[in-house]
Parts: sequence; structure tokens; C-alpha cells
Amino acid sequence: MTVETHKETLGFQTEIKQLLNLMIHSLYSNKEIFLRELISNASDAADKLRFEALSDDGLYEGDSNLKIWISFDKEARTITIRDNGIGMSREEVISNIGTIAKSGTQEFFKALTGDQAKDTQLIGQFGVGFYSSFIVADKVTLLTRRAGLASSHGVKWESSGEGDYTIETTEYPQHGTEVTLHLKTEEDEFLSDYRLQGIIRKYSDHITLPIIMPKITTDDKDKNNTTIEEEVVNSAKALWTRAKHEITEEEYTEFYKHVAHDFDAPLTYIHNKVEGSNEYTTLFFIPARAPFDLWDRNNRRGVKLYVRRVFIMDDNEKLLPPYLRFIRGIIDSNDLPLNISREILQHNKQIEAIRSGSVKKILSALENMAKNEPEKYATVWKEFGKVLKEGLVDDYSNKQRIAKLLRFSTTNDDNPVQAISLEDYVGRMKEGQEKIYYITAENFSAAKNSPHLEIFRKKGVEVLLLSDQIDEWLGTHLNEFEGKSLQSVTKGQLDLGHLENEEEKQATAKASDQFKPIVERIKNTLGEKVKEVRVTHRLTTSPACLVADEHAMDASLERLLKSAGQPIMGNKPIMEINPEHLIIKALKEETDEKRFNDWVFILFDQALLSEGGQLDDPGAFVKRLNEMFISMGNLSPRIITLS
Ligand SMILES: Nc1ncnc2c1ncn2[C@@H]1O[C@H](COP(=O)(O)OP(=O)(O)OP(=O)(O)O)[C@@H](O)[C@H]1O
Repeated sequence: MTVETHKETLGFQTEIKQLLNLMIHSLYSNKEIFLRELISNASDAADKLRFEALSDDGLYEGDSNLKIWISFDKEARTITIRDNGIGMSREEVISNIGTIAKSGTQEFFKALTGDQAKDTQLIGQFGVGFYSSFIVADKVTLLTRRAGLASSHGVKWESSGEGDYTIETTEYPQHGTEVTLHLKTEEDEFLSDYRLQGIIRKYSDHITLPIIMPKITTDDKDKNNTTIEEEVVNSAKALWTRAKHEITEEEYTEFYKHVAHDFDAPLTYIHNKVEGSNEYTTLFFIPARAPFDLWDRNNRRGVKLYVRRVFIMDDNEKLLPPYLRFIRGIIDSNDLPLNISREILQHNKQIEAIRSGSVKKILSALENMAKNEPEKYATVWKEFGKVLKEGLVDDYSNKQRIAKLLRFSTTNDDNPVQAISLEDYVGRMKEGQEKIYYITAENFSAAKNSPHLEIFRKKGVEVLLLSDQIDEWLGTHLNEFEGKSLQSVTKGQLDLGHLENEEEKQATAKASDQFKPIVERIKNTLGEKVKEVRVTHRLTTSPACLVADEHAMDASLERLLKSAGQPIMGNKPIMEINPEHLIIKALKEETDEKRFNDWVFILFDQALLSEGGQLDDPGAFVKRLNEMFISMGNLSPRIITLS
């Protein structure tokens, strides 16, 4: 391999400049976290080396005692953080340090508002890692060499964080990385054993590698005789192996920040040891906020797998199902072989048992929280509810447990905040009510104002108002809850069962008879646009609505699939008319064929609009409506003449 030694000056990716600026200003009040971030990176680098060395122990280059060293030089005003982990090649330095390759980057930059207070929150959520060095340093020098490469493949990277950096190949004897911060003039407080040790103990005690600082002792008799020893500053024990009662909340929080790359404390943690034939420990965290890449179902970096404290991998979908991708933490198995590969993981019985045990633990924790700490659970639902709902589709065996965790908006309070459980709903079902009614629409307002709800509102029957995209699948995947079937109010013949009394049933039957001729006329007018026209009793104030056939797809699901580019055989809707409505009564008497046709098309288009549909020919609708206004004589003759 030819070694590229020349020194080049490269520009940061534009986003990095923006990120650096924002970060330096917004994280200044918490500037000591730069050390936590660099230690965290060093620890990850050691994990990576240990894993790669499982298949090639030559990578240790005879030094498998992985450590992190921290030192400072008062005169040069520098702090150095060094590790003997995996290190980086020149290409890796350019792609890891000069660009942000994280998923969710685009979402993050879109979310920035320009308002410093708000953006500070966001930057914490995004994670700043290495760049946090620039909060306290006006120049950062990074020396590194990837394990396995010759010492001539060392890389020196340097930047003052102002838009560009230099990179050159250099001799670097040991594998690993060394980051030197040249402190800004006002940051001398960090040039102190006491201060640095305090930060390490506060934020990085849980790091499993020894974090070492030099301890200088001076001979009492001879002040010039000094000895330097290595002192381990942290407890260097895997946090999850310690007994729960010995671990403080702060320790859990700091560990979370390290594994999750989050700046904020988690909402809660779930720590368990499983003993028996398949021994393992899990430590899971529920974050307080959704990360920017939550919607990326392929991003599975939430949970890390360890085998007897050795990091194995952090991106395997086998560890937790996609609907729990918001969970962060670790799984440490005592029984899996250390050289386990991704391929073996796919078909490993122990992993399957760990996965299903972990899912159960997480669901139990969520159930307990929902019961005992409903406010906390409301946050979980707000942040991760949409993802959790995917579980109904993904996880058949836990469907009923997941169903209990769902929260909805309903017509009970017409509140867009989803807070009502299916148990709440069932608990207050009306006497005679046999089904759980729901409506799906593109957004909350469209659901709330749908004409399909009129009869339910009149009778005081609660309806779930569903407007998240995933809700379209709810009806297909959750057929029943506690023996009550779920029924879309926009599908099929409305059967209110015992909610309707004999009198009402007779009135509907009578109206159907009386309106038979007009129903026929409307059907003839609309032709292929509808499957059927019928008299309804679900409307009280609207003249007409569209419903889907019992076995057809909901109209809103059909629209969703179409917008996702899926070829859909258009299902024709059924138009239902309200015999009590003035327009329908007038229509019954209408003899002018043109006016009748215009009314029918207007009613059809209105019904389509009110359920969030799109008109095939909006211009024709507007024209008909205007003609109708004019002919109704509501406008003064002068205006009519002008038009
Ligand atoms: N000490 C190190 N040894 C080896 N690689 C490192 C080291 N420090 C950083 N890197 C590499 O640089 C990348 C970027 O680091 P950075 O701290 O900016 O982000 P991160 O750790 O991936 O995530 P976050 O920003 O959430 O902390 C890392 O993912 C890693 O590949």
C-alpha cells in the first residue's frame, strides 16, 4: 500500500460549521462535558478493537490491556486524552471527523429554528461528540493509527474549528487515538488534577476501561525527586454487573448518556439479571425524547450486545423488534460464544429467548408506568406512541399487551392529545353497545369533524379518533379487544345493534321505502362513481356521506397507499343520504333534471371533501356551487347582471 503523506487542508462539511457554532454557544454553560464525550469515544474505540480482535488477535499488537489515559500540561495549556483502541485510518478520519454521517442529520437541521434556547435542546438531542472539544479549545490536534496498519500509517489531524482542518500522514508507534486540546485562554480551570478527576468520576465512572491519570509524588526530603505513577480514577467495572441497590440514579443516568449518546437523562431504566440455563443481564433505558432518526426503521443502533462484558455489536435487529427501536441500553450474555457472528445471531435459540424475554420486560415496565406513573407514560406515548403502535403489526404474540398500552383521542373530549386507553373506552361503553367504534382520517380535525360521527355524538357513543398514518392498519391488525370487535364507522352498513330502539329502526326502514325512487335517480346520475346509494341513519346534520364497503379498504387507507405509489384497484364508495336533511327533501321534489344533477354532484363532492378526499374536478364543483347560489336568488340582481 502506498502511504499518502502529504499535508492537505480540507473544509468541514457545511453542516459541521453550523453545528460547531451552535454548539460552542449553546453548550458553554455545561462545558465540562467535552471530557465525557472524548472518554466515551475512547471507550467505544476499545470496544471495537476487542470485537475485531476476536477474529484476529494480532490487532492488539501485543497490548490487549486497553486503557484510557488523561493528562494535562500546565505550561503548554493542553489536555490530552489517549486510548489504545481501534484508531482510525486517514480515510476514516476524513469521513468520521470531517463529516457527519449519522442518520437523522437532515431531520436535525430541518428542526433548527434559529432560536438559541430551543436549538440548545435540539443539539443535546442530536449529540455533539468529538466537536464538543471546541467549547473549551481553540485548537484540537488528533493523532491516530488504526490497529493492524504499520506505524507509518499514523494520521495527524488538526483544526481550530473554524471551517477547515489539516490532515497529514505521520509516524505513530502505537495503535489508538490521542486527542490534544489547546485550551482557550479563559479555560485554565481544567488544568488541574482535582478538576479533571472530579469530572471523570461524575460522568465516566461507569466506563469499563480503566481511566488513568498520572500521579506525581514528590519526595518530602528531596523536592527535586519526583515519581510518576499511574492512578486509576474510575471504578472501571461494568455498571450492569453491579447489584441494583448499589447503583445510584446518577450512575444510571451517566451510563445512559454514554450508551445512548444523549445529553438528557432517561425517563426510566429497566435493569434485570436472568439466571438459569441462559444467563444474561439487560439494562434498558427509555429516553425522554425521540431521537431524530426514530422514523428510520433500519436504524438499529439502540441496544448493544455484549458477551461476558465484551462488546459484540450494536446494530442487530435480532436484539429487539423494530417497534421497540426507541429503547437504548445493553444486553450482556454469559452463555453465547464470544466469536458469535451476525449470521449465527440470525438463527440462535439463546438470542431468540433473550429477545422475547427482553420484550416482555420492557412491556411490563411500560404497563407499570402506565398504571403507576401515568404522567410519565404520557411522555412515552407522546414521543414513541406511533412507533409502539407498529407492534400491533410486528408482534403477533404480544398484540393484546400492546393494545392495552395504546392511547387515543376520542369523541369523549375531542382532545388531540392521545390519552384514552382501550380499557377506559370499554369501561364506559354505553349499555347495548357491542363494538369499539373508530374513525380514521388524515388528521385530527378531519376525524373530529367527520359527518360519520353525527349519530354517535347524538347518542353519546364514544368513537376513537385515529389520524396517525399507522392507524390505518389498526383495524386490520387489531380485530378485537377484550372480546369487543373494532368497527370503523366509515365502513359497511351502520349497525348500532342495541343502541338503536325499535322505533328508530322502523323509521329508517320507512324512509328507505319512501326514498327508493330518489335513491335510484341519484345512482343513475352518479353512475360509475359509486357502488351503491342508500338511505342512512348515521347523519343528523349533514345531507350525505361516503362509506366504504364492509370488506373494502377504508378510503383514507386507500389514499395513503396511493400516495405511497402502490397500485390500488379503486374501490367505489357507497353514498348514503340523510332523509331528514332539507336538501335531500328538496331534491326529492326536484323536477328540473339539470338542477337535480348539479345537486347530486355537489353532494357527492361535499361528502368526499368532508372526509379529506380530493375532488377529481374541483373547478366543476366550484362552478356548480356558484350557479346554485345564483339560482337560489341570494345575490342581488345587480351582482348577477355583472357576473
Ligand atoms: N477515540 C477514537 N477512536 C476511534 N475512533 C474515534 C474516536 N473518536 C471518534 N472516533 C470516530 O469518529 C466518529 C465521530 O465521533 P463523534 O464523537 O463526533 O460522534 P459519535 O461518537 O459517533 O456520536 P455522538 O455525536 O452521538 O457522540 C465516531 O463514530 C468514531 O468512528
